[in-house]
Amino acid sequence: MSEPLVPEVASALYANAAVSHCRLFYMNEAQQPQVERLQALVTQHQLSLSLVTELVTVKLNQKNREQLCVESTQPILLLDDKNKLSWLSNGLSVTPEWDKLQRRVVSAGRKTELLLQAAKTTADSQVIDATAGFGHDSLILASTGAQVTMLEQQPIMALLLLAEQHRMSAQPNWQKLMARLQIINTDALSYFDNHYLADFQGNLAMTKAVDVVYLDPMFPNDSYQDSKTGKGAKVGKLMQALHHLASPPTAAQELQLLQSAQAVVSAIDTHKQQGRVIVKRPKDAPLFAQQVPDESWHNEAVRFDGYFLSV
Ligand SMILES: C[S@@+](CC[C@H](N)C(=O)[O-])C[C@H]1O[C@@H](n2cnc3c(N)ncnc32)[C@H](O)[C@@H]1O
Repeated sequence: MSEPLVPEVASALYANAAVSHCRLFYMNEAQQPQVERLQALVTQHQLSLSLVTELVTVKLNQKNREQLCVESTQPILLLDDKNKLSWLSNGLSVTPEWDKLQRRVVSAGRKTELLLQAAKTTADSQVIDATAGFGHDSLILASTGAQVTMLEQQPIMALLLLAEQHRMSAQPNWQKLMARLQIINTDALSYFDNHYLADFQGNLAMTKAVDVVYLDPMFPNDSYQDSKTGKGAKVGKLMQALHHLASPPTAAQELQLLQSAQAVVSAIDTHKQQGRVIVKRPKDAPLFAQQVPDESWHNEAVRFDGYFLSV
């Protein structure tokens, strides 16, 4: 692209070599407070990102966006004129867009949401969504009144989630739901180890009981297809983008994830029902970690496999 962008501030300098530089484009000077707010989220949540902010002086049409992605060696984030943060992946801008889920969240119940049939969350439930992604399933889980801890390993995704939570918290009808979500940028296995499994040997009293661990790991694109017909649901734009950031777990990682999740829900006496681990799969995908679930629920596209732990 010729000269549409004016590099402005390079900020949030980190000595840590693991920090990724990420370009943050914004549209006008009046957005400085929002840009600063994003920088503050990065610092507050110790995201391993360094945001290099740039004021965009031209309209970013689709062609420009594609070209930018081809030319840039660093990931690009866009703060649009409505202060919605998105990530530019291969020219596509992807963002959690929780407001688009409003109708679904309001009417969510066990009749309408297969996930809720499987997870059986109530207003008292403590849930860990160990693979938060764009947070859509977390919102459905939290719609029941449950507290949801959202774990996301990719710092860019975590920033998108945190920015979306901040943006949506400004809307009065979303505030209660937003307050039930806790977003943490971490690998789920390390989180389980540090907060549950390590404590299991020492200090159980410090650890919060968990009723449900939810896993929706990445799976290969072709797992969406019927193994016999080769037909199946198309991978959506959001998942396509995620495939550039995250990979499906190996067989060994699948087993580790499932076993750790099961250990977390059984680590402490849950007060009400059985603890359960729910795993989302494409409808015809092989079993996660080759483990047979206690119960499954499916529709034409997806399957939820439930692994129950009696207390
Ligand atoms: C298929 S997406 C989840 C989509 C999500 N259920 C939603 O509703 O948007 C999987 C996400 O889990 C994250 N992830 C995969 N393995 C993880 C792990 N071990 N710990 C934390 N996050 C993980 C990936 O980075 C990706 O964002």
